[in-house]
Amino acid sequence: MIKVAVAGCAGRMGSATVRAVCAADDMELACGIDPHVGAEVDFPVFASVAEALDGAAFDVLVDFTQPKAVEGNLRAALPAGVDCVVGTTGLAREVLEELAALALTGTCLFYAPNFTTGAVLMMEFAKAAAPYFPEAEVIEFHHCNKKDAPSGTAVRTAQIVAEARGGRASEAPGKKTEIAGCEGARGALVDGVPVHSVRSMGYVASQEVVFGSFGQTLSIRHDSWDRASYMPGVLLGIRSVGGRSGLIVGLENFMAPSDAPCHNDGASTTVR
Ligand SMILES: NC(=O)C1=CN([C@@H]2O[C@H](COP(=O)(O)OP(=O)(O)OC[C@H]3O[C@@H](n4cnc5c(N)ncnc54)[C@H](OP(=O)(O)O)[C@@H]3O)[C@@H](O)[C@H]2O)C=CC1
Ligand SMILES: O=C(O)C1=N[C@H](C(=O)O)C[C@H](O)C1
Repeated sequence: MIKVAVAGCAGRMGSATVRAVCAADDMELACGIDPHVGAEVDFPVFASVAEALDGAAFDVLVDFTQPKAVEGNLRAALPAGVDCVVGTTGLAREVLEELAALALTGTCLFYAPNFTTGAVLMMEFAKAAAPYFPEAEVIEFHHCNKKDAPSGTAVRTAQIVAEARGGRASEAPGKKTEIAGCEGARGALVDGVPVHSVRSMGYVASQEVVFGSFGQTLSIRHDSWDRASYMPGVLLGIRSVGGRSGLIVGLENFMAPSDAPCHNDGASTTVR
């Protein structure tokens, strides 16, 4: 049995992870970590990772907290030899590398900006298309409670597109076309790729990558309609980190076609 602690267990993603871990027959929920959970749950909850390390035993820490909290959580867990599966977005690559260097030998820091198979494939398809189009933009759509913009998925997509273009800047009109008082209209530039962030009620998470060339556009779009979409990837991450060490970025490192969830059996977080 893999013993799992879930940081952010009272949040949208953390509570879905708690349900998925409890439903998995090879995992045991050791505890949750969240500063504001009271007696309403039937598992041990600690206010911080440091307290959890003192009060419970676990092999893997899953973190779905906030950009401001995740770094401190990892600084406590990695030197203690706890493998970490991180979905919290907003950490720069250099910070992830610095944190991975703190890990006890044989310990893994796995960060996935997106745990859905569809979003990983969207990024792969965008990578394949990028060299063939002079222009590329990313438009992401999220629920209005999201604390970071642009999304981690959008940042990663822009980086992948830029790398695949060999650093060649987009030929689309840039910031100099923005009219006075409307700065930002052409989006934020991530590695030279414009990224536009929409925040609205009604969305979970969607993203479109738009490529332009002479007389044609190519749009690659992914939609998460339910947070159940992330759970097969989160469980795959938990199962995969045990035999690995150091920093691993992206679910594509573990994904295989046989990991696809079976037909929906009506229990949205019951996977495999
Ligand atoms: N990689 C992926 O596939 C996905 C990543 N995400 C990312 O996951 C993160 C969480 O998203 P979401 O669940 O919507 O956010 P929520 O705000 O719903 O949940 C975050 C939870 O973490 C709690 N928290 C804050 N600080 C700490 C801490 N130091 N230790 C433990 N818990 C803490 C919060 O408490 P309080 O509210 O009291 O501060 C809250 O209960 C975001 O960064 C988001 O971008 C989301 C979806 C998919
Ligand atoms: O906050 C969210 O909801 C999501 N966050 C991740 C991101 O920033 O890319 C993954 C997904 O887009 C949902």
